[in-house]
Amino acid sequence: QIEDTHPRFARSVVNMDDLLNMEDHLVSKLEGYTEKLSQKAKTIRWGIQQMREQLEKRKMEESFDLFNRYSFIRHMQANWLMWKRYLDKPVILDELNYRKVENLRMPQELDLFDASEAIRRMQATYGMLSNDIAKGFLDGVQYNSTLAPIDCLAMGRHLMNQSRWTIAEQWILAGIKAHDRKDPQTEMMLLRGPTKAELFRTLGKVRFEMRNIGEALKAYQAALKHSPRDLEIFQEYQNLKRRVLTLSPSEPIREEPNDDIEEMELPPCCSGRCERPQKLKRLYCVYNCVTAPFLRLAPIKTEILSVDPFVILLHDMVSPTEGALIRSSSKNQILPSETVNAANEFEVAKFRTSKSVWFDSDANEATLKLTQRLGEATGLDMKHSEPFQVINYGIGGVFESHFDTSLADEDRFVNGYIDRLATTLFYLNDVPQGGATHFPGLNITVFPKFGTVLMWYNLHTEGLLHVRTMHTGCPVIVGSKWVVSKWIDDKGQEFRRPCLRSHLDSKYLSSIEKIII
Ligand SMILES: O=C(O)CCC(=O)C(=O)O
Ligand SMILES: [Fe+2]
Repeated sequence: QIEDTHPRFARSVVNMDDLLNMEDHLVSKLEGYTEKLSQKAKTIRWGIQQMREQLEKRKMEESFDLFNRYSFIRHMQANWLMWKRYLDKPVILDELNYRKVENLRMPQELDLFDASEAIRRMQATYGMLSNDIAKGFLDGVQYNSTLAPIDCLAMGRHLMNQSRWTIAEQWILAGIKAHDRKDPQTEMMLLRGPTKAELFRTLGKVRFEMRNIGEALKAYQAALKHSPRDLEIFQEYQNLKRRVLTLSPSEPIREEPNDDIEEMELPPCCSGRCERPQKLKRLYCVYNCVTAPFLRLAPIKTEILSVDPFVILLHDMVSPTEGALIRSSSKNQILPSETVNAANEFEVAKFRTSKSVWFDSDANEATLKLTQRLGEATGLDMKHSEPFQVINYGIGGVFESHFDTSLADEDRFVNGYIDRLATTLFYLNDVPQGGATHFPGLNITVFPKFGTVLMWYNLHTEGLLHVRTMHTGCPVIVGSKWVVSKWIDDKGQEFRRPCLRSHLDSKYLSSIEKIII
C-alpha cells in the first residue's frame, strides 16, 4: 500500500527537479568514491614499481649478504602483510551516506508502473508501434533518443502482467532489435542485461500465452542458441515441450483486455488528423465586444468551434507574467489529481494522471485578473463559479473521456443542487507534441496554445446534459502540459443564460452565445 503523500513522480513534471537533484547528489558521492578508488590504485601502482626496482637490484647481486638477506626476509614478511591489510581494506562507501539517500524519496515500483502505463496509453491512443517508440520515432516525429533493450523488456513485462500479450510481444521484439542495433554498451549495461537469451526466453513465454506454440518453441530454441549452458532456460524449454503435449484445447487462455472500451476512453483522433464533420467546417471568428462594456475598447478574439454544443476558443486571455505566476505558485502545492468515484469518494484514479491544486479566484493578482477577464469574455457571473484548478500533466499524462457534470438530469433541478454549466480551460503553455483536448462526439481536437481559453457549455439551453460534450485530455507525447480550469455553476446564471427552447434563440441571451449569427 502506497502512502497518500507519495509524490507519484511519473504523473507530472514538477517533481522531476527533486529527482534530478537527488541524482546529482548521488552522482557527486559516487564521484568521491571513484576518486578514493583511483587513489588506492595509484598507491598500489607506486608499490609495484618500488618492489620491481628492489627485485631487479636483488637479482643483480651476486650473493645475498646479511643485510640484504635480512631486509629481504623482513620485506617478504612485514611488507606483504602490510600490503595484504591494505588490499583487504575496503574503500569506504561512506561517501554515499546511504542513510541520507534512504531519507530522500526514491522512485518506487509504483512510479515505474505509472510511467509504463503512460507509455501504454500514449501508444494505444496514437497507434504507435513499439519499435518506433524504441527508436525515438513518435507519431511522425523523429527524436534523437532511444530506449535500451532493458527498457523495452520492462515495458514487455508490464504488459504481460496485464495479459496484453500482443503488445507485450511487440515490445520484446523491439528489445531484441534494440539489442541488435549495437548501440555502444558500457560494462554496466552488459552486467545488468538483459542478454539476448533473456529476451528470447520472455518472447517464448508470451507466445505460449498467445497459444502460438510453434513460435514459442522457436523463441526458446533461439534463447538456447544464445546461452546454450543456461540451465534455467533449458528446463523451461523442456517443461514447455511437456506442457504442449498435455495442453487441452479447452484450457482457457488468459484473455487480453477488451480494446473497444479502451477506444472509448482513449479516442483515436487525439492526433487531430481525423476528418471534421461537414457541418462544423463553416465556422468563423469574431471580435467579441458585446458581453461587457470594457470589450468595446479591448475586444476578445473568439473562434467558434461548434454551435451545438457551444464550443469556443478565446484568444490572448493570459499574459506571460500571469501564466508564470500561476505556474510558480502552484509548484510546491501540487498533488496527484483526484476524481470522485461511484461511492462519492475522492480517489487518485488511473484514468486521470496529472497533478493539480485549487486556487481561489482571489488567490493572487493573476487569478483575480483571469476571473475578471473570463467574466467579461463569457458574460457569465463569476461569483457563481468554482475556484481555479491548476493542472500539470507529465509525459503520457491523460484525462480519459469523461463529462464534467456531476448530477443526473433528473437531479439537476432539485433545489440546492449545483452543477457545472460551463467548463473553461486556460492553456498555460504550448505542448511540444500531443496533449490536445479532444471531443470524440464532435471530432474537435484543440492543441494547447499559451493564453488561449477553451470554453464550452456542458448543459444545453434546456438545462440537460449535452452528450456530445464528452471530452478527453489526450496523452502528452513530448514535454508537459499546464492548464487551469474553472467551472461555472448553473445556479446563479439564470438571467444571463435563461432556459430557451433552442440554441437558435441565443440573441436573447446576455452571455457569450449571443455572438452566434
Ligand atoms: O486537460 C484537458 O485537456 C482536459 C481537462 C479536463 O477535461 C478537466 O479537467 O475536466
Ligand atoms: Fe473535463
